[in-house]
Amino acid sequence: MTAPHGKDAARSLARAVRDAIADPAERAHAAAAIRDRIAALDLPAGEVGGYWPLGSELDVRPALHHLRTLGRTVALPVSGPRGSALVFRRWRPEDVLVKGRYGIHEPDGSSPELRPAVLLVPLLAFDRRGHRLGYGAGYYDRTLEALRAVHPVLAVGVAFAAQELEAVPVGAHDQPLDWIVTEREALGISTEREALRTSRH
Ligand SMILES: Nc1nc2c(c(=O)[nH]1)N(C=O)[C@@H](CNc1ccc(C(=O)N[C@@H](CCC(=O)O)C(=O)O)cc1)CN2
Ligand SMILES: Nc1ncnc2c1ncn2[C@@H]1O[C@H](COP(=O)(O)OP(=O)(O)OP(=O)(O)O)[C@@H](O)[C@H]1O
Repeated sequence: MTAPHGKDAARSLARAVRDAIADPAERAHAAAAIRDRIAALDLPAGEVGGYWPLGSELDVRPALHHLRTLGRTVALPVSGPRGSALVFRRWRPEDVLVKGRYGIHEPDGSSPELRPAVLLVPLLAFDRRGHRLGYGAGYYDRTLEALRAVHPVLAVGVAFAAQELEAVPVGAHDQPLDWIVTEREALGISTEREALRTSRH
């Protein structure tokens, strides 16, 4: 993809690219690859915040199930009003989810609130410097900022390889990602944003 100017233009292009990945076998293959690549990362101890797939997003549910078999506690985001940070509540496979603010499945209020040390962040687009584009509501930037004010959080962006742009427009509030995981690679983002290291399996 060539990077269009402006975040909104980049968003609509990225959305179209993601929607175009329609083959269920290709999607299932990507979900399994993401599961394996996340399992191979040296994740810090603590709870893992995932997400429940929306529309054409990459499905991280196989990864979440696998993390549970590794003994991890998994949480899902609950969206509050625009302008707020996401709240994470514990998710277990047997839990019944409710539809939240944007029609996204979320744990109900009886599920305990957690503060994840690892966050899987759904990406609309990304570039190799680690910049990301979300839906534009700023939820993940606010959430990472709030969580990181308390303890370190490893942010792992998740996307199809096709969602890569040459350069994603940068915003003042953008919180850095530590890794970007696609079905093709796990891309480590250095804090200095200089040396990039790529692990391919
Ligand atoms: N699966 C998933 N869960 C997630 C996110 C995400 O990106 N993916 N979020 C990441 O932030 C939060 C929800 N954020 C959202 C922010 C804006 C809109 C939004 O503007 N929706 C449009 C309609 C979008 C469409 O369906 O085309 C709207 O409501 O008008 C939706 C979700 C928390 N949970
Ligand atoms: N920590 C923050 N404090 C105040 N405003 C913020 C913060 N983070 C983001 N914003 C604001 O939220 C809006 C959306 O931000 P941005 O365009 O970076 O969204 P995004 O990264 O695409 O979305 P998301 O983080 O939800 O995935 C912008 O107007 C931005 O200024």
